[in-house]
Amino acid sequence: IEPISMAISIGAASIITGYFSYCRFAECCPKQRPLNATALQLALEEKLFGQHLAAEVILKALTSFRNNDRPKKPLTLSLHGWAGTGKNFVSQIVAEHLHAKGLKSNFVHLFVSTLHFPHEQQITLYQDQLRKWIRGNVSACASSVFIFDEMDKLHPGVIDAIKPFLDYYEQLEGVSYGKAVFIFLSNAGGDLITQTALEFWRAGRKREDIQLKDLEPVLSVGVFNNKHSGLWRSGLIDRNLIDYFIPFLPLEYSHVKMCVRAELRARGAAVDEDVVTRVAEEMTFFPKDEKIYSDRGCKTVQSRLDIL
Ligand SMILES: Nc1ncnc2c1ncn2[C@@H]1O[C@H](COP(=O)(O)OP(=O)(O)OP(=O)(O)O)[C@@H](O)[C@H]1O
Repeated sequence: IEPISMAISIGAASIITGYFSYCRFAECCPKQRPLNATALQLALEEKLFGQHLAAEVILKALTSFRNNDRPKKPLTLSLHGWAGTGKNFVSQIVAEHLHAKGLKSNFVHLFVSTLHFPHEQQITLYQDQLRKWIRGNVSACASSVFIFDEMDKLHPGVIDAIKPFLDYYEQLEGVSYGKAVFIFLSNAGGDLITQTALEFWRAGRKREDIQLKDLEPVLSVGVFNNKHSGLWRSGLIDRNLIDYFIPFLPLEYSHVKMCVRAELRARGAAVDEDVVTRVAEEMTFFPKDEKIYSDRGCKTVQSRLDIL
């Protein structure tokens, strides 16, 4: 080997070694970290209760997105459903499977409408900041994940600021957004989802028989026409830039019990069925007559366990 090529090889090797040892201590943006679809599937099956549609769509969407080396646009998921049905919980699972540090990763960004965009008079400022923040972060790490919680409390129009980033452009001002993931969380559409779930229940049909096609079209139209959805008349829907509208079904008594058991296990406590029943019976269920669905899903399970 000639001395020059030898020097180049040694140089390259030390850069690679240096990079990997640096990445052992500091978080590096994963260039081509493949998605462990089996682990994601297992996590969804074991941890997420009563959401067969969400589990199926999320797994499919992420697997096909990450199997594609050159996605034409970022992945955009819009999660809808009643409070406490698992939207934030699932986002956390997804984040952990895309970046090892999950929500704590420098490449996962959580926006909460009432915290980050509270004032209606400052929409233009928020739009500007949002564009800068996203452009900066995607430039630093192409596979950045952005989660927008409380979309239903976001002032109309704010989100349209990021429309160009979600569109089919290979590059915009030198930045390519195709590998980023955007997740929108919203209570909007919860009533439509409950209505469909109730219709199935009243007709004696199984909850698991509800299919995406029973809900997705109603959801996208419902959200588009709802002034308090954050996506009211949004160009994101108009231009078909949301890849999946994902319904979260209202949780039943049996699911609440599953949440209590999971919480007990997470605390390292024994699963006492008397405790499980007592917590589940403390929750309130609707509609008034049938009392099928928990009005806060599993949201207050932890606090109810604390005071038991
Ligand atoms: N389907 C579910 N399966 C398992 N655990 C759940 C589920 N739904 C909720 N939980 C539990 O309840 C907690 C609260 O749920 P989560 O924050 O995900 O609700 P959400 O749908 O985001 O509600 P909100 O719309 O009010 O923000 C979760 O951290 C989790 O422990």
